[in-house]
Amino acid sequence: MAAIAPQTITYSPAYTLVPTYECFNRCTYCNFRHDPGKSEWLSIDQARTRLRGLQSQAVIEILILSGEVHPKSLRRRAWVQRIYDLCALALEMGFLPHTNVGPLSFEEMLYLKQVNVSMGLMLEQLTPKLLKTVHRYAPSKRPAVRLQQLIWAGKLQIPFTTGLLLGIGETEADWWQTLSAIAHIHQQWGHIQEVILQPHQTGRTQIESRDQLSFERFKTAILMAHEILPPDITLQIPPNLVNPQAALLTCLELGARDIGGIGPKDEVNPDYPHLQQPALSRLLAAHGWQLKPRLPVYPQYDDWLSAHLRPAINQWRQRLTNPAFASVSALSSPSY
Ligand SMILES: O=c1nc2n(C[C@H](O)[C@H](O)[C@H](O)CO)c3cc(O)ccc3cc-2c(=O)[nH]1
Ligand SMILES: C[C@H]1O[C@@H](n2cnc3c(N)ncnc32)[C@H](O)[C@@H]1O
Ligand code: MET
Ligand code: SF4
Repeated sequence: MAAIAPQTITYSPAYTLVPTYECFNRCTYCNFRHDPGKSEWLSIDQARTRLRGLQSQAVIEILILSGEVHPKSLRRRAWVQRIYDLCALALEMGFLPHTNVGPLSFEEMLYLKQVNVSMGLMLEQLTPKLLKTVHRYAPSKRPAVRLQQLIWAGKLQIPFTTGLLLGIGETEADWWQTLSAIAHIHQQWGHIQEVILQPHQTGRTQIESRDQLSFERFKTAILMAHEILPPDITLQIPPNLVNPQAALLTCLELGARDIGGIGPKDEVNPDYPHLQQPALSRLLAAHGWQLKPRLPVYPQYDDWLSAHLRPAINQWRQRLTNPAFASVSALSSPSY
């Protein structure tokens, strides 16, 4: 009897740099933000030291994840410049940057496109009722502002990651609306490479606690996303937020095909450490799934990126297809 080939599940070997934790929004579920002016920005020298330590390790993506400086603040230009400089440094040191720093103007997106292989912004939920609850102090979470980002990313041909934040006071009908909007925008521009289903998790420093999404409801969300989203969008789930670990396998059976960035620290949910790649590979392999590393840009979008980004991407693609690197174990496991 012929052996059944294992199905592939992908992940991005990633490390997160945080330009600043300061944020002018106060989402009530956030465990990341600091008050404006109370947190040092990450300097280029500090970033260089950290990235140098990663060069011999299995890290491909540098996720630039940030708290936000108000669009009208006099410090906004410096903040965007710092993000640009961090991306340029990561590229120069052989990594592939992916920026997710909240809503940007069209010009800011165009500027950052030059130094990113893909970008992202969670749509979270379209329903305006959350502006009266978890987002009452978060102007960046206005649904129209976030929808506009997805449209601009399409117009600018930026390979894009978006997603839903689940369990923040929305209904299943709200999920349907949000997923349909993503599918609709993708139909027009074809730029959404992946959609994250991110269950809200309570952490230690958020200003308002709330019930966590039950696994039953999470399964419903995965099934719904699988039904609504076109097959060329990969469904991503964060493995550290799905408990117990056996539940991760159920998510894969329901259609999730990617487990996102795996690195030493989940900056958004620091209270939920990631299983590292070897343990995840073993867990999946025991149930017939093969875990494979991928780049933060999916291959169908390589042509959209400017010529100076291509050599680094081609090099990484070659490293991943080279038989010596084809198995995950051939990449040295990060010890950070
Ligand atoms: O480690 C994390 N990575 C997050 N990532 C990164 C993601 O796991 C990977 O970097 C992408 O899959 C790159 O293709 C995000 C990226 C986005 O564009 C939007 C939201 C997120 C959210 C998280 C997150 O909560 N934790
Ligand atoms: C990077 C993304 O992380 C999400 N995010 C912010 N706080 C939490 C939390 N406590 N649990 C899960 N996801 C969260 C937001 O949707 C943001 O856009
Ligand atoms: N501030 C951005 C957002 O909420 C990204 C980081 S959130 C921890 O979309
Ligand atoms: S979730 Fe993002 S926008 Fe909201 S407070 Fe936290 S850092 Fe700021």
